[in-house]
Amino acid sequence: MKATPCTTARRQAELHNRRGALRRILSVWRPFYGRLGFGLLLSALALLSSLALMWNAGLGVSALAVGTALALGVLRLFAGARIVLRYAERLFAHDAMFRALAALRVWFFTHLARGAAAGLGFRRAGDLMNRLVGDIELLDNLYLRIAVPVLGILVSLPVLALVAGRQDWHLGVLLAGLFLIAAVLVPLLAAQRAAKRSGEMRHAESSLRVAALDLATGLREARAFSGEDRLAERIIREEARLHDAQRAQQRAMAGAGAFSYLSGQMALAVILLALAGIAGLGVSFLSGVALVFLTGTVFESVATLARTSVLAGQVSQAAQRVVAIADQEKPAATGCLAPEGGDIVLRDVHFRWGGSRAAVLDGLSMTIHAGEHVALIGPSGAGKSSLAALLLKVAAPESGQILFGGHTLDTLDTESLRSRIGWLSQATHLFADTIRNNLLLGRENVDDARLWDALERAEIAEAVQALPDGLDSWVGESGTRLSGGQGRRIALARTLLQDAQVVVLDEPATGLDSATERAFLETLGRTMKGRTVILIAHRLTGVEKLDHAWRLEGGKAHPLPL
Ligand SMILES: Nc1ncnc2c1ncn2[C@@H]1O[C@H](COP(=O)(O)OP(=O)(O)OP(=O)(O)O)[C@@H](O)[C@H]1O
Repeated sequence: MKATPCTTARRQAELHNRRGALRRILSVWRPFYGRLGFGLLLSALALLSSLALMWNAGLGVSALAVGTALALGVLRLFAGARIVLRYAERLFAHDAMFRALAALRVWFFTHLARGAAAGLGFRRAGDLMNRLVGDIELLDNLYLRIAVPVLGILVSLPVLALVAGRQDWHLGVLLAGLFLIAAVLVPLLAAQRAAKRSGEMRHAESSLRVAALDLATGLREARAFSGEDRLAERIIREEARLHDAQRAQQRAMAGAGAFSYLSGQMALAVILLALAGIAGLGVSFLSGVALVFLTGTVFESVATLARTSVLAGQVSQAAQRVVAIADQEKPAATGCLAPEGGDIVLRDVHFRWGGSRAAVLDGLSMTIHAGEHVALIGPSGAGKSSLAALLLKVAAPESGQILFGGHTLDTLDTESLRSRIGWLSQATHLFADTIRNNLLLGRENVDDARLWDALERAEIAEAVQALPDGLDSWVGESGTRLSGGQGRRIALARTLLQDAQVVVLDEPATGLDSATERAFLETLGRTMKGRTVILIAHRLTGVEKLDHAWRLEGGKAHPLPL
């Protein structure tokens, strides 16, 4: 297909994005440059001693053949150096890479937590798993399976060209040319062929993970509705798609491996021709045999380069997907810290999730004064949670203004804004940890009295006291050791503990029985006095003590009489 100016521009933009993503990943690894560089140096030295060993072994064998003495000392020296350097290289390079990967995971989590505010705007857990597990693991190849082999080419090529060139420069050029074909041209062509299938493969991998996760998390429902077979079929279908894509890729790599092998054999044939004095090439017997040993070793390492090249394409795509998370968080235009509290004003706000989707907010205006307790009521899908996402800067409006304490949100530092706004999402998550750690979520210097106070306000203190380990009770994976309502109240206590001046509670009564719900809503007015409370709900119970309420409908806020 002929490249049009448009496709060329698109390819260039894609290349630019990939390079940008790789640079970003490399910048996360900056603290480890010293270790990673040292690992590369050891790898180059280990390869050099390997080549020296093979060259000298070749010389030794040919010396034996003509009945002269074998220089065992040199052989022992290079053999010993090769073992020690290989061991040291494995130790240092892998250690450096594990450290770098750990830093990358922490970096990814930090950006994920900030950018996606624990779930809002990032709904596909399977996709997230894919990025977290598959993509980050792929990035581990960047060093061990890409940088190290590329360095190998850079070391081997001049050694081969110089050593052969010293015998006969024609021989040097021929061997270097064959090496370049096997180590660069063939792997690049293989990568180009595989790249066509690579996107398909990643997509199939992601879909398979989503399908498997769906079945694992929804097994109870699947059983209850006898839907296991249908869900399992979906997994089998996705697996077959992945298998097809993998097979096509393996075929491309096997073909490339065969071509590389052929190039190596041709290089050996060229040396044999030179030894026989055919084709105008000349080499002495001693050096010719040594060159066979050296060339054999150099071309052996080339066999895996097709895989390296294919991996390079996958790694750059993985880098793009991982970095895309960090880019979800748009840094504030200024570093202006959010005020402690203040009025929240929305003026003619228009918003949609993604360009092609329907508008969620369509000219919404409302003012919530500091310290007021208000409610946003509306049917499912009206945009209540989307409004919370806008306040937390998880998403940005298309047009219109949102002000907090007189500042538009886009001028406020995101992190400081989120520390001022406590938020209880609709789908809260409890971590597989103790109740205490679930309440603290990494915060320090919070005494037990404050934890109990928050639990009290969330109407769950009594139940926690009744547990044998109290605050140190283990909640299980996703809070499975607690009932749904108990888990929800622990999450509520976590929000109340934040001591933010503004609290957004998205359906706080989900999972609570009606008596507990009423008790919570009644005490909310008292315990949150002086703070702004935005209550998001489908309906009002009548016990809430509110200053204002709005009904969200048609993308606008309509005041409700209280
Ligand atoms: N993270 C998201 N990504 C894409 N679309 C979203 C996202 N969150 C919400 N939407 C879409 O925006 C619209 C409004 O959803 P939102 O969750 O804000 O409604 P809601 O009023 O809170 O509904 P409910 O009462 O059911 O929670 C829906 O059409 C929904 O599909």
